[in-house]
Amino acid sequence: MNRPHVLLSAAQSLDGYLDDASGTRLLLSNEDDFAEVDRLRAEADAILVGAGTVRADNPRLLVRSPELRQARIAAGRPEQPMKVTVTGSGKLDPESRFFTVGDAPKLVYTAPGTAADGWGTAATVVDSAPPRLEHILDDLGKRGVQKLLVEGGSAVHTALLDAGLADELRLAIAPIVVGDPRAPRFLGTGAFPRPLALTEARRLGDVVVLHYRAAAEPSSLDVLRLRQAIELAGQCPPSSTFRVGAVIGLPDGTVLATGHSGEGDPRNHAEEAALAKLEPGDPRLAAATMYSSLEPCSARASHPKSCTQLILETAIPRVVMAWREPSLFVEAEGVEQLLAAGRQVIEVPALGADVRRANTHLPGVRP
Ligand SMILES: NC(=O)C1=CN([C@@H]2O[C@H](COP(=O)(O)OP(=O)(O)OC[C@H]3O[C@@H](n4cnc5c(N)ncnc54)[C@H](OP(=O)(O)O)[C@@H]3O)[C@@H](O)[C@H]2O)C=CC1
Ligand SMILES: Nc1c(N[C@@H]2O[C@H](COP(=O)(O)O)[C@@H](O)[C@H]2O)[nH]c(=O)[nH]c1=O
Repeated sequence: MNRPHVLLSAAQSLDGYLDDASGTRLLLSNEDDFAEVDRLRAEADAILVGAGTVRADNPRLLVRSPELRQARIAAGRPEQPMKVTVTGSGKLDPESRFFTVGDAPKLVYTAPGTAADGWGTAATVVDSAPPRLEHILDDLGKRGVQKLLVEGGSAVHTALLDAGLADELRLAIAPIVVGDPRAPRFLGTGAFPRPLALTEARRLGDVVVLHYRAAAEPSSLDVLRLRQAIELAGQCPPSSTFRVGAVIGLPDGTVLATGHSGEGDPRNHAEEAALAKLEPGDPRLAAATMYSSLEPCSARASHPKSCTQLILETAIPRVVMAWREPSLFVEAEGVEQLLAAGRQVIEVPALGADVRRANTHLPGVRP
C-alpha cells in the first residue's frame, strides 16, 4: 500500500461550525490564513473535497499565488495540484468551477451507475456505494499522489478521521460565533481511533491556527481489522460471559484467521478459535497482529491455557485491542503478561464503546 500522506485543513467558528446555515459560504479565515492554506495547496499533489462542498461552495481549488505556481513549475511539478472529489449520488453540476476552472486534472470517485457525461474532461473512477475512502487513497497513491490536502467538508473530515486515515490536521479557529445548530459542524459522530497530538499553536491576527499529528499507531489497517474483530462478536451465540471477536492479520492486508467466542465449542474464546485455525509454528505469525475486541484473557476456569498463553506460544509480536477486561470474573493481566514477554500491545479505547455494547448482558457493562 502506497497511500498519500493525508493533511486535513479546516477553518471553524468558535462554536465549532464550518459554515453558517445560509446559502452563501462563510469566510472564517482571514487574509493571512488563506495565504497559508494557499501554501498548503502549493505543496500538495492533489486537493480533495467532498461533493457536499462542491455543491455548497462551488470552489475553484486552485493555487492562487503566481509565485507559488511558478515555484511548482520551477521544481518540475504541474502548475496546479490535481482536483479530486467524491460522490455517492453523482449529483455534481457539470458547470461547477471544480470542472470548469483551470487545467489541472480532475478526478471524481463515484458509486456505480452515477457517473455523468457532463463532467467534461474529469476522469471518473467507479467505486462502491458510497465510495470507500481507503480505495480512494490507494488509487491516488497509484496515480503518484504523495501529498493529499483535504479541504472538507464535515462528512469527509469525519469519515477520514473515523477510519484512522488522516495523518495531520490543520485547524484555524476564527473569532466568530455561528450559534445555529442547522449549520455544519466541523466533525460529526465518530470514534476517532487515532489519538491526535498538538504540534503547533499559532496566532495569525485574530485567527488561531492549531496543528495536530495523528499517532502512528493504531494505523488505518489496525482500525479496519479491529473493527472487523468487534463486528465478529455479533456472531457469538448467546452467552453468560464475554462476547468477543478476533482477527489475525498481516501488514499487507492478508487475514490469516478469524474467530469469535463460542465458535466450535461454547467455551471457546475468540483468540483461541482464530489460533486453532493455524499451526502455532506458522512462520507468517512472526509478522502478524492479533486483533481482539477484548483484552486476551490471562486465567481460565474452563480451559488449561489462557488466550495470552496461547498467543505467547506463537511468534505473534503485536496485539491490538479495544477494551481492557473489567474485573467481573478475574483480575485480568493479559496486557501486563504480553508486555512482560516483550510483545507490543496497542489499546484503542475509542472503539471500546462498541465492544461494551455487545456485552451489556454482563453486570454493570454499559456502552
Ligand atoms: N470552513 C471550512 O474550512 C470548510 C467548510 N466547508 C463547509 O462544509 C459544508 C459541506 O460539508 P458536508 O455537507 O459535510 O459535505 P462534504 O464536502 O463532506 O461532502 C460529503 C459528501 O461526499 C460524498 N461522499 C461519498 N463517499 C463518502 C464517504 N465515504 N464519506 C463521506 N462522504 C462521502 C457524499 O456525496 P453525495 O451526497 O453526492 O453522495 C457526501 O454527501 C459546506 O457548508 C461548506 O461550506 C467545507 C470545506 C471547508
Ligand atoms: N470557508 C473557508 C474555507 N473553505 C474551503 O475553501 C474552499 C474554497 O476554495 P476556492 O474556491 O479555491 O477559494 C471551499 O470549498 C472549502 O473547502 N477554507 C478556509 O481555509 N477558510 C474558510 O474560511
